[in-house]
Amino acid sequence: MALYIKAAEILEKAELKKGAVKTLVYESKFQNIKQLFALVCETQKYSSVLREIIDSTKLLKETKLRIHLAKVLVYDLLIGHGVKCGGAWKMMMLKHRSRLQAALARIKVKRKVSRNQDLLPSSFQQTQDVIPRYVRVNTLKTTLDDVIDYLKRERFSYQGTASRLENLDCLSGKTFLCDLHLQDLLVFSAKTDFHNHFLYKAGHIILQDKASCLPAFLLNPRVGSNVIDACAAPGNKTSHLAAIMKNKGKLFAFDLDAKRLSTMSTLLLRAGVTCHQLANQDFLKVDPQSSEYKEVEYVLLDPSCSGSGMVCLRDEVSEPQDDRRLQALATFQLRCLNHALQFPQVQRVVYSTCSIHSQENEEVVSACLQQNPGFRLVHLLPNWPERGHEPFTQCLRASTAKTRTHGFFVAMLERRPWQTDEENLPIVTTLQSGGEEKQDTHQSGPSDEEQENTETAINQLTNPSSKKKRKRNRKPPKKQEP
Ligand SMILES: C[S@@+](CC[C@H](N)C(=O)[O-])C[C@H]1O[C@@H](n2cnc3c(N)ncnc32)[C@H](O)[C@@H]1O
Repeated sequence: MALYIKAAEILEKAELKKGAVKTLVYESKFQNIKQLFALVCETQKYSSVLREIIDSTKLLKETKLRIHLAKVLVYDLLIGHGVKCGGAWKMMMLKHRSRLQAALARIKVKRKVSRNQDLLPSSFQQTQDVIPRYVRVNTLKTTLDDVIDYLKRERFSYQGTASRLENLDCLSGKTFLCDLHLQDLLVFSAKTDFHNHFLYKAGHIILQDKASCLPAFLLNPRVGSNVIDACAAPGNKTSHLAAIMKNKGKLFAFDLDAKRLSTMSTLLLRAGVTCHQLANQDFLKVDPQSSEYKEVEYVLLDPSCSGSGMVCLRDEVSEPQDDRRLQALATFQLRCLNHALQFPQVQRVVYSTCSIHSQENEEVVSACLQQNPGFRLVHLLPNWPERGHEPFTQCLRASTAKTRTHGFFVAMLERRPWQTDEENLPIVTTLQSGGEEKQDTHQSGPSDEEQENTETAINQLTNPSSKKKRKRNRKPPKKQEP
């Protein structure tokens, strides 16, 4: 019930231009921001159709509901997931359901369309159609082949592995593909809904946007290693990390929000994750020197961000961004990234956001590299079509237009091999310290020239008069196995 009340409040304020939906949702302090956000955005998109349905059925007069609450409830009843709250409202909506359904059907006949989404203004239709439904196979519970076989038995039609991005645009009905970049990721047409499917309910598949699968895939922690997921809830990336680690090793997951963490705990249980240790803790207060984390080699940092890459916000993106909010987020993100690099054995840190703003992306990475000369960027997925803004082309960006995903940014920092002026120590491969050796097939290290270009560009950005100068790591080298 609280969800609908909050959604109606925000919808009203947004329509009265009292603020952007995104800001209003964040300020609401509602526990499940994502759910609230999705409900408000979707209701707003269908606003004119909902008004038509409500007017033609005289729903306000019959129920004494206020218009914004009525819109939210009618949206969820007819187009969304069905009214979930119990009690009086559900009863009331069910009582009027057939009249409301008939009104919706009449509008479709009048406009000569068969699907709900065809009723949306054309700008929304385009956005909706270009992001396919991505399904990550949870290899802790099943295999890619088993999922494909299961789906084929349900008359889904498997088309093999995509070879070009455009293949994804041709998906329709029950056809599906394997993704062209990420293993264990299946791609279906945008309209495919798995929320009630057995494989989803049993935790065999995870519904996760492709861009959001990049951080764990790129971090690629060694089986048996110690890993931190710094801002983890609701845990899609945590379960992905656990799958890559084959549930071996230790996965420390932190989040400030107790409610999100409790949802996460349920989701991890469903996904069969066992190598994790959840803590309702501020990551910035986690002590890197604690003996508990002395073997941590990998950190995944996916901190709170503006969310401007989420497609549902596209109408918001055109609105001027609140610069102070972005600055506050960037300051927090940089503190988290700097903190992640303090763990004594950390070799790789993946930093990601679902923001399209360079303040939260390249600028955070740039400041961090300035402050931590012992780390450098890793050149990620050479074949990925969208790169970080110059000069941070080692990083990845994602967008609906170029990658058929939500807007996203990923950077990976790695510890530099120790070098001193005094000793000419051999460069060590950072990820082979014991345990099983792993091939990194999906990324290649940056050339020295590329690395140097970035450093020069950073120096020039922050100090235009600086000369091209390669920083040296002055810390005494730690002895490592060759
Ligand atoms: C973008 S979401 C993380 C999504 C998550 N990585 C996933 O894939 O499911 C950011 C999370 O950071 C948490 N958070 C914000 N500040 C934090 C802090 N100082 N320490 C730990 N978690 C924090 C928020 O509660 C939120 O759950």
